[in-house]
Amino acid sequence: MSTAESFPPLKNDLLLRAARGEKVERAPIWIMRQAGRYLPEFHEVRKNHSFFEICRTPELACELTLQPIDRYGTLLDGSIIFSDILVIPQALGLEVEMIAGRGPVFNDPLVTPDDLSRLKKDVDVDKELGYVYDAITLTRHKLEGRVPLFGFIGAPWTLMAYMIEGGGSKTLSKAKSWLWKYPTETHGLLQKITDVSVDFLVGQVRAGAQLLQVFDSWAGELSPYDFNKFSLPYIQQISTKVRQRLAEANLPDVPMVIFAKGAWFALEDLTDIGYNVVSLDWTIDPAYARKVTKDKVVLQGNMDPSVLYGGDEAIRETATRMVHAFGKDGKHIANLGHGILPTVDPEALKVYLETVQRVSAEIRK
Ligand SMILES: Cc1c2[nH]c(c1CCC(=O)O)Cc1[nH]c(c(CCC(=O)O)c1C)Cc1[nH]c(c(CCC(=O)O)c1C)Cc1[nH]c(c(CCC(=O)O)c1C)C2
Repeated sequence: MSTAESFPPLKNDLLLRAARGEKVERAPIWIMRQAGRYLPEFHEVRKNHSFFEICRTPELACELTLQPIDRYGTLLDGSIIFSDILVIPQALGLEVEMIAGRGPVFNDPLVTPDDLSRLKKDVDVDKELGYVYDAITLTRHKLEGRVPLFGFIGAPWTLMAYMIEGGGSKTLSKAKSWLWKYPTETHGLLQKITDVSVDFLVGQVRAGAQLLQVFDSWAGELSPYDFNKFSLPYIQQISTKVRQRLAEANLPDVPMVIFAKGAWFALEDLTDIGYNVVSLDWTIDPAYARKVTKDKVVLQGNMDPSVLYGGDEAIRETATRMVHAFGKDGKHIANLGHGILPTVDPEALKVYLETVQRVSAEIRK
């Protein structure tokens, strides 16, 4: 495997500097789910391969990671490895397929704690998910230092929810019933996912990931009380243990981002659990977030992804307002408030990227 020393030098380190809280000349920008379904070049590749076949083929995962970077050039300041949060449930032994028009489907989801015996006892993460590491290492080379590369995972609560619901769900009622019916087994499952996640994130950094993001996409489905019990302790463990393990292995202490979608109530707690960056969805006002987080973390986000359907004028106006609201003193990484939606026109995204870069540079002059 390549060592960090042998990667091409980074030409645009704006995202890394901003994530560490340094004062930078303009807000860097990248987009959650930037490699994927809204791009025609993605569908060209996808029509010949299943989704997880792409994830498991480093050349294809690399090609898709680079697609938005090739298309938008210097308008993007970061990249994220093409993969999915559901590779961890797969590594734990569950079968997941990606069905067109439906999203992920588990063939045999967890129904009661008896089903936990179907999960692998000792997961050799490096063996099971080595294909993600290979994709990261290859991509670091092919990026040629244009922008830094994110590795990522899904947070334990979000993954547990998928493993029980068996796919997307409106209410999460099956997964939530575990919290109260089987609290001991729930904590056991969350701990198991956490342990695998720590190994996996460390492996991603060893392979070349320069930042890490934890997606707790379903955080906002929990009450504040249940979030504090079933999500927060595990995402905190992840940042603490990953940093310990990186230090022990002499690996770089990479910036970590937490995105707990919908968890506006947790904003203050999220500033104290070892992440450099807190990613905001669009329901949180940037000035409010700045006040609550007391400038302890960098903020990421947060335009409503649906504004990209609103026409160029609305995009420019909303993006300008957002950049001003995060303020000219920095500590902002621009993004959307959640992933870009599959039917967005790629040209609309370009208007957003251009506006953010231009306005953010202007106000910091
Ligand atoms: C970071 C990432 C993810 N998925 C993909 C990426 C890499 C691409 C990128 O972001 O650039 C590819 C990625 N993942 C998927 C696709 C489309 C697959 C296809 O049909 O071709 C792509 C390109 C499939 C997928 N995978 C998932 C869904 C959502 C299902 C639901 O509503 O519950 C879906 C539809 C699960 C998933 N996957 C992911 C999340 C966290 C972010 C979020 O909240 O959006 C989640 C919840 C994360």
